[in-house]
Amino acid sequence: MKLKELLRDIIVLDTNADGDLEITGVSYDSRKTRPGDLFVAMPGYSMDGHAFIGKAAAAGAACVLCERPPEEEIPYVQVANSRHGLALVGANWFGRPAEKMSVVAVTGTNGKTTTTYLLKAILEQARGAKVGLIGTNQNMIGQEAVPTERTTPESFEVQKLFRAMLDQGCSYVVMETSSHALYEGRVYGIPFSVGIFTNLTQDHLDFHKTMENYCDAKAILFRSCAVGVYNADDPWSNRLMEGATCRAFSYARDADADLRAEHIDLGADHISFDAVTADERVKIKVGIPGGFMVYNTLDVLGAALQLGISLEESARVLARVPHVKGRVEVVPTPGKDYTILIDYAHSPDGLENVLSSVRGFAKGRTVAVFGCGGDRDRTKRPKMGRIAAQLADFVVVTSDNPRTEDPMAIIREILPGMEGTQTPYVVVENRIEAIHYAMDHARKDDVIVLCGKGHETYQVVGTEKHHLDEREVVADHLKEQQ
Ligand SMILES: CC(=O)N[C@H]1[C@@H](OP(=O)(O)OP(=O)(O)OC[C@H]2O[C@@H](n3ccc(=O)[nH]c3=O)[C@H](O)[C@@H]2O)O[C@H](CO)[C@@H](O)[C@@H]1O[C@H](C)C(=O)N[C@@H](C)C(=O)N[C@H](CCC(=O)O)C(=O)O
Ligand SMILES: Nc1ncnc2c1ncn2[C@@H]1O[C@H](COP(=O)(O)OP(=O)(O)OP(=O)(O)O)[C@@H](O)[C@H]1O
Ligand SMILES: N[C@H](CCC[C@H](N)C(=O)O)C(=O)O
Ligand SMILES: [Mg+2]
Repeated sequence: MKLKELLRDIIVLDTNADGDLEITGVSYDSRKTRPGDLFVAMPGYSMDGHAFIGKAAAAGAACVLCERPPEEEIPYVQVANSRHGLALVGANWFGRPAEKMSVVAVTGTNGKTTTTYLLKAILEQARGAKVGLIGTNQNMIGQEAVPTERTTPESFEVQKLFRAMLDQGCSYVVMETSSHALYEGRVYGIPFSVGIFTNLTQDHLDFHKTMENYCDAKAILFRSCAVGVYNADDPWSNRLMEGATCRAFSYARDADADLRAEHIDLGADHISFDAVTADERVKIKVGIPGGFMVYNTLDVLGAALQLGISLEESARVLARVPHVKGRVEVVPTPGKDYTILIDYAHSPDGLENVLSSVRGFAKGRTVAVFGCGGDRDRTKRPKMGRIAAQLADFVVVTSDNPRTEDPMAIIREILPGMEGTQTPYVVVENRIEAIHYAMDHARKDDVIVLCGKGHETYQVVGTEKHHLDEREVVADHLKEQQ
């Protein structure tokens, strides 16, 4: 592709490059640069891509997109923000696939993954459409799963996925847009048809530092979508929607809103409520438990309405929708008189929501098995300890993904939150042993919640990923107990 075509819609501050220069690839990591590439130099958190322009040139890069003119002799294009540049270059390289599909983005601290799966099911079944999905558990092109490392990939990878989705017949994409991705411009320039905001509670303060910054990162979405579907019960919504340029559509269970939930019923294996707009009232039932599921259903109904799908049509699909892997997932425990759930609650709010929901329906004790991830927001640790102790009847404190931290050091930061409560607890550092412990000490009607790892089938210790699938841990231990 000619350089000038690759640069379509990019504001160039300075350049010495010939627009007719033929570019045969794009890279943003000098270790992966190939001859003929446009190398995009991006300032990072630990390094600066500009320092690798020499390496990229030596690898054969034909041109550099950068924020400062390079010292090396190489054609360059200077822009104000190379991450934004990479996003637009990616769109141009892949033929602007997002413009030919309807792309829905979901942001918020909790509920993104759940929301995307529910909305995908509605678009497939009510519209008969093929739908792409990008998110934490996996990416999907229709029913085909494509493994992923992160919630929202780098912009170039997002555009590559869009291209594959379009080529394979997708007309819709539902994607999680993490605050990191919005802040770093991984979704810059995407013309979203709908933006969804689930909620904002503490997480990722290691990255954003303050809740205000975290909120402002999420607010970026509402300057790049046609309509914003937002949670009017969330106290951060005012700030979030302040600078919004999109049309706004609100949902709520408490506040006044365009779409409201009334007559809510929370069961052990379902939620149900009346979805109410100015024009109609429709009974909704979803076979996934948890008070927060009311919100995850409302935002999906709101987005579907904005895409022209009626409440009745959505209700029909939601009535049969399967659970989402690792989100309030029931693990089979045949022959046992207790229940085990796997859930991805890994933030204070997520933990509070899942434990209080379980408390609402558990006939016996609510038992929490949880830890906190290493190399992540440390301030959430004592908060999660406090929530576990307040809402569970018994707590097994263990490890999540310790990453490069000492697992016991993480646990020592959780425990102060549990002080002063009467709730009994044990510390079992090894997560597999912690699950065994909970199973060995289970009583009739207990509900044991394995929190934090959800769909993950690994544990990150140091920089290594070890296989750890909690479903297998439970099944193996049931066999050992026989
Ligand atoms: C904190 C963060 O978002 N970091 C992202 C950032 O990395 P960075 O700025 O530290 O990169 P760096 O190592 O300083 O390098 C700067 C540049 O030099 C380049 N380089 C570097 C070395 C070299 O030899 N040659 C070279 O060209 C790098 O390719 C990069 O372009 O830019 C990288 C390139 O795009 C990303 O891969 C990286 O995501 C890392 C892997 C990450 O862990 N991100 C997490 C925190 C994340 O994004 N999580 C969200 C949250 C999910 C949720 O909601 O819970 C997600 O969306 O997954
Ligand atoms: N609307 C909600 N409000 C609060 N908590 C929720 C909500 N939906 C789900 N949760 C809890 O948060 C956990 C994570 O849910 P989900 O994976 O859908 O969120 P996410 O936003 O995709 O998370 P991540 O940022 O890690 O990708 C669930 O396992 C559940 O415990
Ligand atoms: N996207 C989140 C997931 C956390 C999952 C939990 N298992 C952990 O490792 O802390 C993060 O990277 O912070
Ligand atoms: Mg997610």
